[in-house]
Amino acid sequence: MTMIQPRAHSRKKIAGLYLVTDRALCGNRGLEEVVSLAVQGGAACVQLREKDLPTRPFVEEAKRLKALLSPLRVPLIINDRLDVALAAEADGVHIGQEDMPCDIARRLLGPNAVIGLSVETWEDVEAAELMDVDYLGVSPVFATPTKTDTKAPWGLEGLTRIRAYSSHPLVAIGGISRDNAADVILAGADCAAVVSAICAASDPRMAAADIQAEISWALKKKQRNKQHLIHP
Ligand SMILES: Cc1ncc(COP(=O)(O)OP(=O)(O)O)c(N)n1
Ligand SMILES: Cc1ncsc1CCOP(=O)(O)O
Ligand SMILES: [Mg+2]
Repeated sequence: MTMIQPRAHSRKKIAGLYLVTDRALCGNRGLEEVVSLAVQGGAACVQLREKDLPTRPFVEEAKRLKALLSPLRVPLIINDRLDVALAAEADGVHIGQEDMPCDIARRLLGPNAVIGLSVETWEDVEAAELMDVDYLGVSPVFATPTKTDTKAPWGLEGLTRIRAYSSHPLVAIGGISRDNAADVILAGADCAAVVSAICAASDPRMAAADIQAEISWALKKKQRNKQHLIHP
């Protein structure tokens, strides 16, 4: 008889709407207020992405966000910086292809940390198959002015091709708004990561709620389609 082994870790699951911060786009409202409004609107995960902040204020910001998000059971992921993730006791780290290798990140952060990895090429997708990561950041799905140092966008076709091959959960990122959030979920993403459509919105709570509604609708539609395939 085959015994199903319980998972040896208790990592938080990444699904739904994923906010990635951009301090400059938050403007006068400030980053913490935008994060708080986005979570009220339905963001289920937050990544602190700071490209210009020195280490000390980065750690302080991460600790403030951790204090804000922990009671709400919303995971905090730190972009790029393992040291900041450790210092702030964040839930995990998002790693790019030029960042810390995933196996070293796993060794340093431990089995319960969430580790996300960007995939920009098909070779990245294939190599990720053997890695102990919690999701792939499909980067970028659409071209975006928020990050211009990217490789060619995957498009919805690329996302679908990755879904058919990869065993990892997929987080779509790049150019996602309420207008295309359902499309990326239906094309194969489990989760949609959004920067400007929330951070630069005049009403970040409403913007998050609108995108979340699209994601929920598409996830339910996908579930119904799957059930229909099992019980036609
Ligand atoms: C969820 C998610 N996916 C992809 C990225 C991009 O990470 P990376 O390629 O390392 O680029 P930078 O964000 O560091 O500029 C991400 N941050 N989050
Ligand atoms: C961080 C990142 N990684 C790939 S695209 C991107 C930026 C996405 O920003 P936006 O949601 O404003 O298009
Ligand atoms: Mg990076």
